[in-house]
Amino acid sequence: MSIIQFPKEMKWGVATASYQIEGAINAGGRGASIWDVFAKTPGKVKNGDNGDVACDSYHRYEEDIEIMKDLGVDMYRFSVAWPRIFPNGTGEVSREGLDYYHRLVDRLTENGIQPMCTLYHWDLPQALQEKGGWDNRDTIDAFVRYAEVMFKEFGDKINHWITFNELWCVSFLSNYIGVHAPGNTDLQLATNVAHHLLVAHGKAVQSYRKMGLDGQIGYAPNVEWNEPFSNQMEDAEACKRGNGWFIEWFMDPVFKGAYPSFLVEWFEKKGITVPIEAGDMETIQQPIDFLGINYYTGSVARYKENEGLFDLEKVDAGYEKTDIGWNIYPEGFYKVLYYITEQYGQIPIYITENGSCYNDEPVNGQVKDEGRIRYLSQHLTALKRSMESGVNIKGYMAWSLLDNFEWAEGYSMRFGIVHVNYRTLERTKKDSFYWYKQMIANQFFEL
Ligand SMILES: CCOCCOc1ccc(-c2cn(C[C@@H]3NC[C@@H](O)[C@H]3O)nn2)cc1
Repeated sequence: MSIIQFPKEMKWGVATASYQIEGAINAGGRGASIWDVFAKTPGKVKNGDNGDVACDSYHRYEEDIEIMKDLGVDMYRFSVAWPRIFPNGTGEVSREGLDYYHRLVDRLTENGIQPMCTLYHWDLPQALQEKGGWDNRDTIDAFVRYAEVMFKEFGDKINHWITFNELWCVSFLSNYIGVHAPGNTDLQLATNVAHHLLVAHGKAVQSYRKMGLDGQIGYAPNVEWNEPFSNQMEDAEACKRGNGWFIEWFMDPVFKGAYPSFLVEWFEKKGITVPIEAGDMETIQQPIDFLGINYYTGSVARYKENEGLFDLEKVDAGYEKTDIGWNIYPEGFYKVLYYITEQYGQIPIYITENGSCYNDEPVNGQVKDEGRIRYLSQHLTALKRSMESGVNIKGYMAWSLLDNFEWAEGYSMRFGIVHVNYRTLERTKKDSFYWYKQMIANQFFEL
């Protein structure tokens, strides 16, 4: 039996996102988002699910906070729905929208839970999409205006800010692969979006600094890990390209002031260029206080000519999979964190998302989600190992507090440590909730 022990200053939390849990899509004058439109486009979301009700956390946030209080978390990572603050994306600010988040943040603080606020977790105001969305540079200034309103309104209550969640999903998954909103399939457009997100991130950080606020600000890229199938150079180079699409593409500009040349050249061979304008790279490179990292899975992979964007194919290495079909690969968690620290130094890192999909249902009021407990245990073991190797981990936010709207999978895939009955909206704490509660209380667990 071995003990996995964490430092007492480690922050523990849970994460959610506005469109995935709030529901109440018309309450308080909220405007439409691209996910309202996408989810109601036939064929885009499994079973035609949408976020109209979700977990109804807009109305049930006090119950959710009671659950977090019982869990014993230090932090709650949530996101703000931009269309609640600016129903039309720009123009008039909604006081009702701001007041909802004041109620949420005040209740968290009353319960000793620190808010970690994500400004953009994918729910772009539809009004902005109709003007080109993130492909239009005007959206950068609209985002900065939104961020400045939030900083001014909540700068004395919120001390941990995240500009963007999973820039790769917002740009390439949503505008090249096309499975997320708005569902484009154009690599140049996706590359434009990725660049504009980074510029918007840099400008928002500049605004935050100008306001003289004493909190911390960062962003939360998602990463995966491709492990070379062999020690052949071509396999290693192909995996570096695949990993770099998540890591270097979104981190080199922030930490090194330039896009990774090995990928710029790879894209240029495909006729893709980055729409850099004068001053953009200096803007993007604003120093940040922490890096958020979202990690779920990885795989063994190898070179295969003309396979995908990077001549890279995944290899089935026989890893156990979760119910969404993703490999369970805790070694990849360790490797990606070690790699990031090798590349960028010991920047403070919060794990802003890590979790697993298991669709266990309640039986006599209990949800025996042993798979999720195993996933948590394996990944926290890998996290501790990364800390022992010098990775500067400050906190861990489990994805997710609640089962919720899992984007194109709708409600068919459950990531919560708390089960949600989507008919009654009843919450049921799963066995993993009690495991995580014990681990938070002890700051260790037994393997
Ligand atoms: C045919 C190719 O199809 C490719 C599908 O490719 C992906 C990749 C990645 C994801 C993905 C989903 N999540 C979990 C979320 N993170 C943020 C939070 O909102 C969670 O709900 N992370 N990554 C989905 C789909």
